[in-house]
Amino acid sequence: MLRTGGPQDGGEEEEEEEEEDCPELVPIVVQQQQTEEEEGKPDPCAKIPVTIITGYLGAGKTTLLNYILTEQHNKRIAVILNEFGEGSALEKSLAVSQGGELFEEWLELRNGCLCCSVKDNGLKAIENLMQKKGKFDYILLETTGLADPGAVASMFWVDAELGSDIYLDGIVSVVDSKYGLKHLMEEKADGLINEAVRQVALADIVIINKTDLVAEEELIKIRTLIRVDLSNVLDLHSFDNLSGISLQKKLQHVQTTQPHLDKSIVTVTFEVLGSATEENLNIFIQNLLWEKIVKNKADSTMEVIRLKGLVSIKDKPHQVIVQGVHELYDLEETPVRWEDDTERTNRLVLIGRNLDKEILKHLFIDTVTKKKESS
Ligand SMILES: Nc1nc2c(ncn2[C@@H]2O[C@H](COP(=O)(O)OP(=O)(O)OP(=O)(O)O)[C@@H](O)[C@H]2O)c(=O)[nH]1
Ligand SMILES: [Zn+2]
Repeated sequence: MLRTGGPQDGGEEEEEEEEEDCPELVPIVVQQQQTEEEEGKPDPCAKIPVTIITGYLGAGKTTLLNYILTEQHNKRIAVILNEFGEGSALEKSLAVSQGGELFEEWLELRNGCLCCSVKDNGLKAIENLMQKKGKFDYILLETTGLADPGAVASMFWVDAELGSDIYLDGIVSVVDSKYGLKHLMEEKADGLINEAVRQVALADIVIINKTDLVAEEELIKIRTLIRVDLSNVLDLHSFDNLSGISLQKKLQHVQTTQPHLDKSIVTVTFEVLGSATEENLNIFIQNLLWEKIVKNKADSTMEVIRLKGLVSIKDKPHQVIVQGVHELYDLEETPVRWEDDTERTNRLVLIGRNLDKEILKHLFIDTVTKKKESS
């Protein structure tokens, strides 16, 4: 709708941004180059590096991941998605795509990447991956948008003490140019941490994404804020050499100062069989994201931060993906065909505040399915 083009377009933009913006943001480029040199020398006994890709809901983590997978043809990369439990089935099918195709769990990708998506915490998945160690030489771990990357990262230094074969190479944080400021500035209720701030504070590299959506002034604001966060919160780079000890210090500091996560953000998933007309689907989404007229039982407006869906549009042979971040959304046709009409269905995941599953599902049926029948 508001934006056309596949994940690769986004990825290319991201790389340009990284080249243009990141050197100014974080003095980490040198370390990144060292890492790349190290990786250039193949070593059968080498430990497997893990890069954590973090960033707030919808910031562009999966887009970056897909870009790396598409570009790195000479490396076999394992991908771990640390996604939300409830929406996991849908998350999985939406999460990793390559060359426009969607991949599910444990599939060998065409360029040799191995994709493992897990709904529960990463440790088990990593153990599973370890058994297949010979099959890949890099692990990318995408956290959920609400993750505390510190908690995810800490499992690597705990493991390192036990003589693990994997080590944490770094934390990359993706920030949305359009909504990042809002997320970073958000005042949380007493004692709650701001996940977006934490994600930036723990990052070794920050990628400012979606620069196409904002004017230069806005970009300057977000850059400045990120610099402030990086320098204020933790003194990160005064002892940042990616060694286990410095990371451990960072994490201890963060964990003792800010223990709570925001529980007011919930995930709702539902499925409705059949097909939608594009028009009615747009009405449903716009009432929710633009008009903000959808309320819960307590008469509070439902606030959608992230919307993802796999839907069936009437008369379209292919499955359509819905992607939304705050009020921006688009519908994108996938190359995957519906095999036959009986399997046509609409699966939606919404993440935000005051969301009520029953109300949303019924509204979807009323707006999208019923209107379709009468038209
Ligand atoms: N305009 C624009 N849109 C982008 C860019 N990068 C990503 N997007 C879009 O932003 C939306 C979210 O991207 P994802 O990569 O799925 O974000 P994510 O961080 O993995 O999302 P979650 O895992 O749900 O938190 C998608 O609709 C992308 O197409 C960009 O550079 N410009
Ligand atoms: Zn993602």
